[in-house]
This record gives sequence, structure tokens and C-alpha cells, in this order.
Amino acid sequence: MFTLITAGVQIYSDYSEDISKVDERMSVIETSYMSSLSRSLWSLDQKLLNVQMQGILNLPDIIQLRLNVYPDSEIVLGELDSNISTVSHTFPLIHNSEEIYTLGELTIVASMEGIYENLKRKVFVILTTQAFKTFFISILILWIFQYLVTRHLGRMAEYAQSLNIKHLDKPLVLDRENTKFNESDELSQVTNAINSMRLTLIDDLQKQYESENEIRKLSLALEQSPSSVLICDRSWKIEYINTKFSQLTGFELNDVISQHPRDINGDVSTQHAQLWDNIQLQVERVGVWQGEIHNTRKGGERFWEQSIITPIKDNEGRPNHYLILGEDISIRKRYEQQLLRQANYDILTGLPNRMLALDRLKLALAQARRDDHKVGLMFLDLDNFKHINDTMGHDNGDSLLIEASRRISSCLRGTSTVARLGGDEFLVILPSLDDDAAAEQVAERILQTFTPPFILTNQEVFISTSIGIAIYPTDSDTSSTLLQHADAAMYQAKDKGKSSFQRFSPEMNQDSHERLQIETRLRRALELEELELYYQPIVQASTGKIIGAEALIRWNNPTLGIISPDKFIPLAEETGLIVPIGDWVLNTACKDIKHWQQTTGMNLTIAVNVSPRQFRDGGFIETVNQVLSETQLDPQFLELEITERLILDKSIETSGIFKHLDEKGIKLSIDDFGTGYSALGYLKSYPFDTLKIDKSFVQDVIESSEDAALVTAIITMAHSLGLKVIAEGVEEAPQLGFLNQHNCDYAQGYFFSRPVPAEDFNNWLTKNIQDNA
Ligand SMILES: Nc1nc2c(ncn2[C@@H]2O[C@@H]3COP(=O)(O)O[C@H]4[C@@H](O)[C@H](n5cnc6c(=O)[nH]c(N)nc65)O[C@@H]4COP(=O)(O)O[C@H]3[C@H]2O)c(=O)[nH]1
Repeated sequence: MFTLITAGVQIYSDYSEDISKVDERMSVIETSYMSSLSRSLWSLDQKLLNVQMQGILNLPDIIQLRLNVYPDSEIVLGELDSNISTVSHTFPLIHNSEEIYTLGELTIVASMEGIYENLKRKVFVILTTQAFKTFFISILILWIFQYLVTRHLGRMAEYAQSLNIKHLDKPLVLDRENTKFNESDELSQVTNAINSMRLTLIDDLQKQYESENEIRKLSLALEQSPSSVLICDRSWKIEYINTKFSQLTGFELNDVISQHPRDINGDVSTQHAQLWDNIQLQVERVGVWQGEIHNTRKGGERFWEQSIITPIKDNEGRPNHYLILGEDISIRKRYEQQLLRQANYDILTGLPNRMLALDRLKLALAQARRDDHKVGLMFLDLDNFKHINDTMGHDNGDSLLIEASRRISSCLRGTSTVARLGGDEFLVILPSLDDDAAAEQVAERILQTFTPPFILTNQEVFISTSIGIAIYPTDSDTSSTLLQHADAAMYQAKDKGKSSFQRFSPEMNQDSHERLQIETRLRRALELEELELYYQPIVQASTGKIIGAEALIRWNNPTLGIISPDKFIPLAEETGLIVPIGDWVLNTACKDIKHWQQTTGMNLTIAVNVSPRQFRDGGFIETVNQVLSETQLDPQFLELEITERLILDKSIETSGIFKHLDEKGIKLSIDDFGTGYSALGYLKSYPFDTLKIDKSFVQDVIESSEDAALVTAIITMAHSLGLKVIAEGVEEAPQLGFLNQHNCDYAQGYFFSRPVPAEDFNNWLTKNIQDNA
């Protein structure tokens, strides 16, 4: 367009120039020819006029001359074609002498055809050249544009089209050199913009990927959470439940969607509604609620759930959802209840245990204080229970305890409590007592219920109980002191011959205090070297000649004085202290007898008492072997005295131990024979060497024909089984005479010597040897 305008302007300018040339020519004619023509006309020189006019007509573009001579002649030269465009100029012909005469006028007609032809030609040339020029320039421009811009734009378009999230790794690179100029041009700017858009996209995608991953992870965590998850909207309508919730409750999302969590278990009680009101209130005010909810599964089964309920807040901190996490704690709850039961009840008898008993006692005391009543407290201990337990086994012991607790309970009113404190100890609480006598009546009833025998493995066993009674507020107003007092009274009842009850009296405190003191001090007796062995000689009944000695322990406590084994051995057995004490006894006795063997040259035997508890201790055989090897005592001179209790105790694997001891050559004697069940069968089954008749029989052997018959029978039976017999507790000559008469092998008792310290025994030994020399 620009080219056409410039070409038009150019053509117009040329055209104007051609027109002005015609005008110029007319002017030239006017100036050059008009005066000569006027003269020729004035002079009427036709010829010259013609020459002159012909001369004008020959001028370019002039095609006709019309000379109008005044007044009425006209000379016309040249043809005029009506089809062509012309331009004419008329000049007056004036003769200028003294006067001015207008002779005529000359009209010169010039053809415009030349101008137009020229114009056409120029237009054609200009347009053609301009067209070519424009075409080539356009081609050039196009090529340049294509090379510099379009192909890059194409590349950009292609890149943009192929740009998707899977192909973001390659940046857009244009196929051109990186010149300084290029770096800052628009293409570079667009390329950079696309590449930075690519990077932003990659970054955004990465972030999106990460946040998707995060969301996926969280959603999986929620879905697979071991806790049940429930999400409610802001009006507590359920929107989401996880798998665990379905597993736990049996409800699917469709069952509970849009429901309030309160309503899903179908509990319409006001208590349940109240609970949820409180939960909502607390969650909205405090931001969290946790606690236990007793829920119902779809099938109707109840279960305990530990729940945590919190709001899920939006960015402005407004709660727009609620999260309910739950965990089935039914097993824990059951376990807790079981533990609670175990913590409060005795498993064997189902009675309240010490803890619950003390609680109940405190409660009873508080009530009695309010109502100005009395409370009776009884401490019961079964007599000889330990013996039954050891001899008849723990199963029988357990049955006995169960039956005993049943019998005690049967003597009580509903408000009273009977509790098992442990072992064979029971506690009875009699709340709201009117007078002291009422407690004694109950004690009497209990004693009576123990009269019928207990049947243990088809065997009738008679067992009694000793009861100590303390009364609130007479004896004390605190639970702990009352207990101590009842305990002390119980010990008193036991001391007074068992199967009885005793009311507490202030003097008793002393006894129970003593027991505690003994226990504490016994624990340190070994290390303080307060224990000592006494020896009592065992002699040949017929000659009185010593054959050995029995080691009997004594405890010399600087504060308590000499304490007899009857007082502290049961305690040592209860506490397990008998094991280290027994080891010490065995070691000391073997060492001493070895010494006396060496000094006298006699084959003296040492008899050592062994408690069942020592047998139960896994290391007993090892201890015996070690002692023998350390003291170098020949095993045949060691005699272990065991009681019937041990043999009848099914909980100890005795036969293997006996076999080992027997194989080693160690002697075994059965102690206190006749006091237990005297099941003769075991005498045959075990490798006993000696039988010791209990002193209670020996002592009455002269006065009591029954005991005499019993002693005679025991000696005969023992001999028939190949056992030697030792009679214990021989105090008088007639007793020895009786024993000799019935061929008793050995004797032991005050008649010969009391148990004496090692040094005294040594003296006695020297004297005995001399006497029998
Ligand atoms: N009335 C009277 N008593 C006599 C006579 N001769 C001996 N005694 C006593 O009778 C008891 C005999 O011992 P045990 O039956 O084995 O009975 C022993 C024994 O079962 C146990 N014991 C003693 N020392 C030990 C020991 O080292 N270990 C174990 N486990 N128990 C021991 O303590 C019980 C009592 O021992 P001790 O008080 O020393 O009492 C001893 C002894 O002093 C007598 O003529 N008349």
C-alpha cells in the first residue's frame, strides 16, 4: 500500500509536470510567436504567417491552430480528433504601434494524448517495477522473518503443544546462536518465560505430587489406623469411618452416615445422652475429651472403648469437623477387673484378701465411730495346717483352706467379712457389735464348725483353729493396732493349747512383739555368729557306750538370750532362712565329729536334723557332697534325721534324693516316729537305716501301757524291716530298762546327757570312753 501511494504520488507528480510543460510550451509560444505572428498578420504576410503557424504546429503536442482574424476570417491548421483529450490556449494578437490594435486571436490546441500515453507508460512501469520490488522485498522480508522469527515461533508452538506433565524434562531451546543481541530479544524473553513456566510447572507438580503423597499417606494412615476413626462434620454428623471402626463395631459407612455418634449404639438412656452433652461441651470449650465409653456393636454386644475426641479446625481456627479416635479396651478392662479382683480377693478361696479386708475394717470402724457401735476383729490361724500341707501335699492343703473358709463364712451374718490374709490365716470383721460377748459367741461357733473332720483324699483329718479377738474401741481405735492385738491374742490362743479363742489383753502385746523381734534378729544371726551347735550323745542302750551324737542348734542372742530351736526353726522354715542355717549346721557338725573321731579314734556318728524346706532347695545334695569332701568325713558316719512330714510331702521329689544319699553311704533316720501319720509303708520303700522313737512315747513308757505297747511294736517292726532303733527322751533308768528289755538298739536323753556345747561334749566323751574302757 505504501508502495502504491508513493508510486501514485510519483505518477501524479510526473503528470503535473507534463501538464505544466504544455502550459510552459504555450507560454513559450506566446512569448516567442505572438509578436511575430501579430507582425505577420499586420503586414498581411500570409506566407510568413503560415510558416510561423506551421512552426507552432510542429511543436510537440500541438495538434491544431485556429487563427481568428478580425473581424471574420479564420485560418485553421491541424486536425482535431474529437476522441482525444485536448487543452487549448487562446492568445490575442496585438499590434503595438502608436496605437494598439487587436488583430485577432490565436487558439492553440494541444493534445493531451502524449501526456496520457506518457502517464500510462509511467504507471505501467512504476506499477510493474513496484510490484516486482514489493514481491521480492516481501519474499526477502518473509524469508528473513521466517528465519529469524517464524521458525522459532513454530518451534515454540510445537514445544508448547508437546508440553505436558510427562515431558517437562527438556527445556525449550531455539535453533540459533546465543549472541548478545539474541539474549535480550523478544524470542529469548518468550523462551525464558516458557522455560521458567516449565520450571514453575515442575516445581508445582513436585509440590502437588508431594502433597498428594502426603494426603495419600495420611489417608492410608487413617484408613489403616489401628484405632477406629470417625470424622463428623461441624454439626456432629458422621462423614467418615475407617476400616477399623467397621471391624470394631460391625457398622459400615451407610449404617452410620449423617448420624450423631451418640445415636449409633442405640442407647437412648438419659445417662448416655448426658455423657454426649458433656463430651460436646468439653470438646467445644476445652478442645479435647478423652475417656471410656461403654459402646454397643452392631450385633448388640457391649464393649468398652477408650476414646479421644478433638475438633479439626480450619485456617481461622474454627472447628469445622470433629475427630473421634477409639480403641477397644474390653480385654484391658476385663484384665483390669480381673486384676482388681485379684488385688482384692484371694484366688483360692474367693474371700476378700488382706487389702480389701483392711479397707472393710477401716469402713467398719468409721461407721462404728458414727453410730457409737463396737467392731469385733478376729484373727484366725489353722492349727497344724503346715503339717497337713507338708505331709498331704499342697492340693490337699488347698482343699482344706477352701473348706475352712466355707466353714468360717457359714458362722457369720451378711454384714460381717471373712478374709484370707495369706497362708492359713483368716480375718473376721464383725461390724456393729452390741457387746464383746457377741464376738466370743461367733468365735465359739467357728470352733464348733471345725469339730467335724475334713475329708482329704478319702482320709479324715481333724483340724482346729486358734482365734484371737480384739474389740473396737475397747482394745484400740485404730485398724492397725486392732490387727496387731487380734494377732497377739491368736498367738496366745495357740500357746494355750490350740482350738480355742482368746480375747486380747494388754500383756499379749509383749508376745507378738517378741515374735517380730526374733524374726528380725534371726536374719542377722548367722553373720553375727550367734548360732551354736549343742551335741547330745547317742549311746548303745545295753552298755551306755557312746556311738555318736545328735547336733542340736542353739541361738545365743545377746538381747534375747538363748533361744531354743522349737521357737526359731519354724520361723526359719517360713522365711527360708533354714537353708543357709542348715548348711552351716551340716558343715559345723561334720567338722566337729571328724575332729572327735580323730581325737578318740572311734567311729562316731553325727546325726543332723534336716528340714523339708532344705530338701526342697535344689542344691541340697550338692551341699552335702561339698561338706563331706571339705571335712573329709566318711559318709557312713553322717546320719540325716528327717521327719515323716518330709516323706509325706508330695511336693518334694524325695526318692531320688534319698537314693543318691543312700548310694553315697550316708545314713538316713526317721525322726519323731509315731507323731505323724506313721504310714508304715514308706519305711519299706525308702532306704532308712534308723528309726527314732519320739520322746513323748518314751517318757510315758513306764506309766502308760498304751505307750509301752506302741514302743514295743515300733521296735519289733523296725527290726523286722532291718532298721536300728534309737529311743529319744530317755530321762530315767526304768525307761532305759524297758527299752533294753525290748532290745532297743540305742538311746538318747537327759539320762545320759543334755545337749551340751562342743567343749562340754568333748569332756563328756572323754569321760564316757574312760568309763567304758
Ligand atoms: N524333754 C526332753 N527332751 C529331750 C531329752 N533328750 C533330748 N531332748 C530334746 O529333744 C529334742 C530332740 O531333737 P528333735 O526331736 O530332733 O527335735 C529338734 C529338731 O526337730 C529341731 N532342731 C534342733 N536342731 C536343729 C537343726 O539344726 N536343724 C533342724 N532342722 N532342726 C533342728 O528342734 C527340735 C528341738 O530341739 P531341742 O530343743 O534341742 O530338743 C531336742 C532335745 O534337747 C530328754 O530326755 N527329755
